[in-house]
Amino acid sequence: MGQEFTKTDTTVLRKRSSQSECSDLEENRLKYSHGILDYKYKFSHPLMETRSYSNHPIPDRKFSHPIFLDHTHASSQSNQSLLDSRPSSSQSNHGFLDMFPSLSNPRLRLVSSQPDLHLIDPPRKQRILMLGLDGAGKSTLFQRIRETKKGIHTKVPNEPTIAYNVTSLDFDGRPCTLWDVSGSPLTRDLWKHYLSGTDCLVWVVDSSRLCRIQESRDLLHKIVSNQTMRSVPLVVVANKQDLPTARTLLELEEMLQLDEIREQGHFVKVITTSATTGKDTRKVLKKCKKVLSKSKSSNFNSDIN
Ligand SMILES: Nc1nc2c(ncn2[C@@H]2O[C@H](COP(=O)(O)OP(=O)(O)OP(=O)(O)O)[C@@H](O)[C@H]2O)c(=O)[nH]1
Ligand SMILES: [Mg+2]
Repeated sequence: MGQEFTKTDTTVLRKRSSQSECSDLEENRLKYSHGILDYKYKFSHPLMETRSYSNHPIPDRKFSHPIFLDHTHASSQSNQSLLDSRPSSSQSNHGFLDMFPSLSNPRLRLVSSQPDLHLIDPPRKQRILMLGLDGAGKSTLFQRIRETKKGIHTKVPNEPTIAYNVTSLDFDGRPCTLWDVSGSPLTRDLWKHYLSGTDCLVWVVDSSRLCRIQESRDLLHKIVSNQTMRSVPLVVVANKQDLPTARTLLELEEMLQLDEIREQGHFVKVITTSATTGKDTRKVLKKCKKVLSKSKSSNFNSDIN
């Protein structure tokens, strides 16, 4: 017998969500029929989200981040506790099941623990992930790429990204998603959730701020040595070249120790840009295409795990 979740379920969830400062919880529609789960949850998980998301003005400027759900973890805790306390597998759905008692149905749980990620993010879509320190110019670059590819002219937001922006692009006839993720120290622990299924990493660096290069280098090395990112090609964008203190491409190559990354089996390209003036921003996707074609082991067809 089919069963819809009641309004109360949703209300409780919304209430709990707001209590735990998790923002932008959308429609939660869970239903099952004939004993087979047919459910959609539109939490803002990086593998599930398809819309541009960030830079909504948040009145009190408090950090806020969407709930992350995966097949082992469903909870309405605040994002910090999500990071700190992954529940054991026996307790993994505890909070979630409290909110949705109907999910105690064992058949439902069996299916819900194995969501078919291919339905959510089809594997044939290429995925370009843009990361880097806060203020490096990722969102400015993201907007530039977006307006070039889609002809959308929007004002580039001058404020830090709260969570992420994502857009779908036609990448040489192939569908592609471009992700721009907040580089704030508050959200970097969440980067790991965006890595899976990445075909190309774009690392944006503020070339003008020598004092932050080391921090950028350490994080870049940490990301590329993550098992999920094995052999994923890398495009380093040396941004803010319009500023007088900007370092040259060669200097940055050395400072970021890119040779070490190449030795680990990553195909690496570096490009200088100025996202505010738009200089050479068109070349970023071209570089991505180049590294993807040269990289032997692109994740393009690999499963998301
Ligand atoms: N001069 C100059 N300023 C830039 C350039 N690119 C970005 N900026 C400025 O740098 C600031 C930060 O840019 P964002 O694009 O928001 O940086 P971000 O990397 O997205 O930062 P987070 O969202 O916090 O991770 C903004 O004031 C931009 O206008 C550039 O090429 N040259
Ligand atoms: Mg940003």
